[in-house]
Amino acid sequence: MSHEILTPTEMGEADRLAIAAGPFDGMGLMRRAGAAVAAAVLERFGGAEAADILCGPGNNGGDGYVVARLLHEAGVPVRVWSLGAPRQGSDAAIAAAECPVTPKPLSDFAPAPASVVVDALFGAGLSKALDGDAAAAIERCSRAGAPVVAVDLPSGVSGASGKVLGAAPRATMTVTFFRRKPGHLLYPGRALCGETIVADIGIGAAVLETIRPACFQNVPALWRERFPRPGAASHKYARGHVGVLSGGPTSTGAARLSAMAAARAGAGAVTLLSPGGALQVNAAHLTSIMLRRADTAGEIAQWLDERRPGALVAGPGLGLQDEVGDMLLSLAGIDGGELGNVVFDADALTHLSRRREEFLAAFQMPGTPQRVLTPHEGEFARVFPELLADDGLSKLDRARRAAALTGGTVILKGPDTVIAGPDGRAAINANAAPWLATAGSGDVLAGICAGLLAQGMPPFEAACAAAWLHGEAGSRFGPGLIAEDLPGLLPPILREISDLPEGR
Ligand SMILES: NC(=O)C1=CN([C@@H]2O[C@H](COP(=O)(O)OP(=O)(O)OC[C@H]3O[C@@H](n4cnc5c(N)ncnc54)[C@H](OP(=O)(O)O)[C@@H]3O)[C@@H](O)[C@H]2O)[C@@H](O)CC1
Ligand SMILES: [K+]
Repeated sequence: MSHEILTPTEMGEADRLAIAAGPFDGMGLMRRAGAAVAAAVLERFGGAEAADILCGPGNNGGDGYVVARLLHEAGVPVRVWSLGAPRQGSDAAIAAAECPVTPKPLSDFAPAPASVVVDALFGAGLSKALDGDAAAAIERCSRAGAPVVAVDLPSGVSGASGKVLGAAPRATMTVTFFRRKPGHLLYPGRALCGETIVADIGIGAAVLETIRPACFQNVPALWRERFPRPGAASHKYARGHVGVLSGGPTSTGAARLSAMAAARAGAGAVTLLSPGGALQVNAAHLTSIMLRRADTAGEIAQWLDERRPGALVAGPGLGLQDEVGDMLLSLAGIDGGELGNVVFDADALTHLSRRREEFLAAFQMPGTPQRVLTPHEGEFARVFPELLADDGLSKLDRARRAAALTGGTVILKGPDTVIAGPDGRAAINANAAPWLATAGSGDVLAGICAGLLAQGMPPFEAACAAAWLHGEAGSRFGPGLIAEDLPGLLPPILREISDLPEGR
């Protein structure tokens, strides 16, 4: 599967480069785009009594005129509804002239029973919120419950952000071209696309060498090469040592979930660092996980100095007391030789929001541990309120800005989790299941990530792999999932990753 994601601007560049390289000119690409949509309509909605094609004034509308001509030639009764004539001399104008069906004004459109609607109003060129005749047509479509096939994107969905500008139809199917756009994977756009088909319209993959996209769908092909594999001679510490900080006696479960997940993700050794008051309760629940008493920042530092672990999970169940904040701050600025990576999750993110400037200053010190931050939207809003308030930013933009600000990798969680690295790379996760929205699920994600980091996986790849594994485990289990189930679901998935064919 091709996993690059192109912004609408990058897609325009792909279009120009492909036309320059040949063999297809703009009209050739449009004919192939329209043919891909018509084929999908005939395959999925071959039984429809008629097709209503809604055509906008740009090239998205141009694709619509090609679809109308091809469906007409295939014997489907076709009606064309136009928002306005295409600009003279444009490819869309040629496509409209080649279409044997006379268009009627979009304002007269009413979906007929048993007909399929092809939405070709706007695609990559959406430049403002839908209103007037376009918004009214979409509203009539939604009320009638007609099946909609969207060309490129449901009109009104921003390809760059997945946001709805004004209005957008809920498509049954969306046919896009060459590569997915962020709007196909980010909500709410993702929910409005229905099934998304990526059609080959004759743009060669070679254009990507010039465009160098920095956003990807999170699939194993993105990180599999860096996925850790133990050598035959590995011993437990060589397979990576993870430390997990436990909270007090009444809040120990979260850290144990992280610890189990780190172990299942392949860390050879996992140590839970527990305050004295919580040792008994932790001991009663642990077998393969090691337990060490650590009541103070000094005792934690001493263990780090002795063991030099690859990764530490800091946050789940840790507590919001000021001294916990002091301890986390000292970890953020510790020598990276003593601690390779820190995963800041849960309560650590609240401390980060309270003392942001101090944490950011510590993060900027040279030689400190690499960091992965794992906020859900609520935590993100507390740590980066100015990014959330900026309406012009997509979820993708926000994660990237947060990564740049902290110099770390950010996993911005949700049904469309975005992973962003400080170098500008980003990935959008698409395999999460709704059952993952359950208490403790995030603690498991932090633990998987730490387990992979401790085995030497670089932070961006480890964060992507963790989000994917977590999503896959949740999807496979289905309803009834609780966080305790997740670590035990990992082994067969890990085995499959090693066996996967190239490119998946
Ligand atoms: N790139 C490729 O490789 C290929 C691309 N192809 C196809 O081209 C599509 C992109 O075409 P495109 O650039 O002409 O933009 P498109 O979406 O038709 O809209 C532009 C027009 O709509 C107008 N307009 C915008 N928003 C509006 C609103 N809310 N309300 C009212 N008007 C609004 C806008 O007006 P303006 O902003 O100029 O004022 C302009 O007139 C792409 O999605 C794909 O389907 C394929 O043919 C094959 C190869
Ligand atoms: K469209």
